[in-house]
Amino acid sequence: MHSLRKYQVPLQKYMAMMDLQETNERLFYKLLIDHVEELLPVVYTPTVGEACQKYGSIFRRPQGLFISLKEKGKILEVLKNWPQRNIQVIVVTDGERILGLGDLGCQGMGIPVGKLSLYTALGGVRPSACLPVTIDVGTNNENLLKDEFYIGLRQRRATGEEYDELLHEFMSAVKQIFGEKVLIQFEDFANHNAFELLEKYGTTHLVFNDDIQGTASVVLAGLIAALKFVGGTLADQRFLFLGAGEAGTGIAELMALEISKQTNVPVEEARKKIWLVDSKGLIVNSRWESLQQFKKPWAHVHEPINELVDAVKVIKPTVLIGTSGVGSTFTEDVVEAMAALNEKPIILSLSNPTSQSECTAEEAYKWSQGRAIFASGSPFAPVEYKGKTLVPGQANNAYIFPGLGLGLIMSGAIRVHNDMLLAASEALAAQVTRENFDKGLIFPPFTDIRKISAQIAADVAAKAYELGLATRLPQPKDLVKYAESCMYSPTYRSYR
Ligand SMILES: NC(=O)C1=CN([C@@H]2O[C@H](COP(=O)(O)OP(=O)(O)OC[C@H]3O[C@@H](n4cnc5c(N)ncnc54)[C@H](OP(=O)(O)O)[C@@H]3O)[C@@H](O)[C@H]2O)C=CC1
Ligand SMILES: CC(=O)C(=O)O
Ligand SMILES: [Mg+2]
Repeated sequence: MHSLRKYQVPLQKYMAMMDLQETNERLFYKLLIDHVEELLPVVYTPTVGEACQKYGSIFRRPQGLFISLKEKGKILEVLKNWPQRNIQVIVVTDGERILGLGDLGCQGMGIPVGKLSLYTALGGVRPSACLPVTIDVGTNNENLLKDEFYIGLRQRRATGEEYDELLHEFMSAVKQIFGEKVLIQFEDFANHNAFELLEKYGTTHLVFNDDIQGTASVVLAGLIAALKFVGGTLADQRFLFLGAGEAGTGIAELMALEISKQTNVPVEEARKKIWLVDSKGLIVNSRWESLQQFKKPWAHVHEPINELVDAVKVIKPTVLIGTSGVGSTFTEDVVEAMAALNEKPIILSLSNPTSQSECTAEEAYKWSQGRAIFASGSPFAPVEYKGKTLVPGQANNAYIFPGLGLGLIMSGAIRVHNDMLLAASEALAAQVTRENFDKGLIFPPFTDIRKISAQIAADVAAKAYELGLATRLPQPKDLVKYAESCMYSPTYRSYR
């Protein structure tokens, strides 16, 4: 830590950590676990975003498996080249939507690598059981295509049948070589592929889309926790999203499911409390014909509204959620409008990395006179406001996927079910204390994350058993203890 702290530039810390992961994996995990709040922003958002942008020029060694179009027809052989056989989790991207930074082609590899290091550090999955994969089908990023250090295929993205066939070959080969219980986490695909992949493979593989489902579960947890302290129910709230893609509609749908469960109303009815704005304005029924499939459930009957601030004034949300991938879109007038409507406006700026956050913590507090309950996808430092220290939470799917993954693995689950996501949300929300909330937090500190992940894993596993989706029999009596006993710890072995 002493030598790491000497680096002033975050990217240098990132590179030092990546070198350490390569040369002394145990020490890497020991540091990451013991200094999680300090090192998460180094190996994860925001620094991993910069690392992906500059991946070609900082490249040292391949840290995961690249599978390119050129390997079409040979993916099984390529997978066999990976030195480990007992793979339990694969995080796979095609690099088309890396955080809110757009298409970074196969430089997106930083994301599967970073996510899997959190699987180990936060969720206790053995490092050797993790496989980062980047599918290289080209990139539409002109700057990368011209960049002499670009490490991927220099061609525009393959689409249609060619893309589908490559992905299908990959999915089939994974099952053939690693078995049907390997968890495949789709990460940072563009939405025009993400929803289809999830639907297509959701019934044949153990798959999970972190951006759609993990994000949904974490946000729901934050809201359940917040309401525990401010009072009221989810059904009492009105939600407005800026951004109607994977994260936005994913959260909206899980929220509607939970409201429907809590109030016994059909999910179609619950959806009416939730409104989304995309790049063309409020999603309303008059836009139906031109809407992508995943937006259609949100096309409510209403006049079109173009500006977010007008949507806030008309819809009167109690909760405003940013999932647009565009920074500085929660402007002063937007936050002021939220504060005029609500004593405690809940404002979540989920877009990553920090540069894409819809507003900063300081802006949220200043423009709401210190009244906002604020959390963001990438971390912000505490803010002094009129003599009080306000601590913004980090609303990031990193709270959920490591524990969820551990729960699926330890129960031998064969499918991911929405009820497991709801169980994970409840488990996370239950860890938020009054003391956390009084500081401004609607998520527990990351310092406790391994304990939290064990709890999430236990509740997810319990749900898997209840749903008949678990294959590890008999069911362990104490699932929390069992989860803890399954967790990797970076200790040196004694060779005495
Ligand atoms: N905190 C967390 O845990 C997570 C954060 N994220 C972050 O969320 C962001 C979005 O990700 P994702 O949902 O997958 O991306 P998508 O591309 O699927 O969705 C982005 C949405 O934002 C809309 N949008 C873009 N620009 C604007 C604008 N100027 N005004 C209004 N709407 C706009 C798009 O509109 P249109 O459809 O019209 O193009 C689209 O609906 C990223 O920055 C990502 O890092 C994602 C997952 C987890
Ligand atoms: C956190 C995350 O998954 C994202 O920003 O895409
Ligand atoms: Mg993601």
